Amino acid sequence: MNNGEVKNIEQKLLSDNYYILNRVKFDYLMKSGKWVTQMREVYDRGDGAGILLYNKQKQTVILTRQFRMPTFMNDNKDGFLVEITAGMLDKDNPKDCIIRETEEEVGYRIKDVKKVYEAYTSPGVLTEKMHFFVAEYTDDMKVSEGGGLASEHEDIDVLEWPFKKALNMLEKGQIYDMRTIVLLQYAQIHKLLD
Ligand SMILES: Nc1nc2c(ncn2[C@@H]2O[C@H](COP(=O)(O)OP(=O)(O)O[C@H]3O[C@H](CO)[C@@H](O)[C@H](O)[C@@H]3O)[C@@H](O)[C@H]2O)c(=O)[nH]1
Ligand SMILES: [Mg+2]
Repeated sequence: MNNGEVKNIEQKLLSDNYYILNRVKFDYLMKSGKWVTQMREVYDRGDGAGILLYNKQKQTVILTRQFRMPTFMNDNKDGFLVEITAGMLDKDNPKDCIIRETEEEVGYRIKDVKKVYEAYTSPGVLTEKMHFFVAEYTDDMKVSEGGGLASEHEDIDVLEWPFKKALNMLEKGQIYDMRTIVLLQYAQIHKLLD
């Protein structure tokens, strides 16, 4: 079977105002053997990296809380979201990116990180691939308050929560960020804090 073949890809730039939105027209070969013309809007804002920091001895994890306009536009009453520490790669490799973001957003200077997954975050519309990490943190790694870059108007609360509290919220369906659900479940499945 040769379904899934793609040809005649045409891109039209719809916006490069901040990131890049293209309309992509292409011919796609269906299972039935019939060629069809399809159209997708594809948003390219680069790839991302995210991390769950945990401390076995204290039985805690570090999370963030920040305002997310797209969620405010869709049902999230105050627009705030509890999330892992995360950022966009810019020109960094994923590991360097997450080490930099960790210091900027939550104020911990970490060295050893473990990559656990690589996954497309919203494959119907975003090109974004996300690199997921976990790392242990200790109090002596804290070098600043964190909070994000003032120059980018980031305004991030740093949360140090008992792992149990995070899991409890997860079980009650009160964690609304997919990346955070993924890493809390990873920590649970792999018994990172046992
Ligand atoms: N002016 C302007 N600035 C923007 C825009 N979009 C983002 N920014 C700036 O770019 C910064 C991005 O900060 P990062 O920490 O690098 O990214 P992030 O938003 O936390 O990204 C993480 O979460 C996303 C999920 O919402 C993920 O998509 C991404 O991969 C990563 O995990 C924002 O704080 C903001 O200053 C925009 O449309 N206009
Ligand atoms: Mg961020």
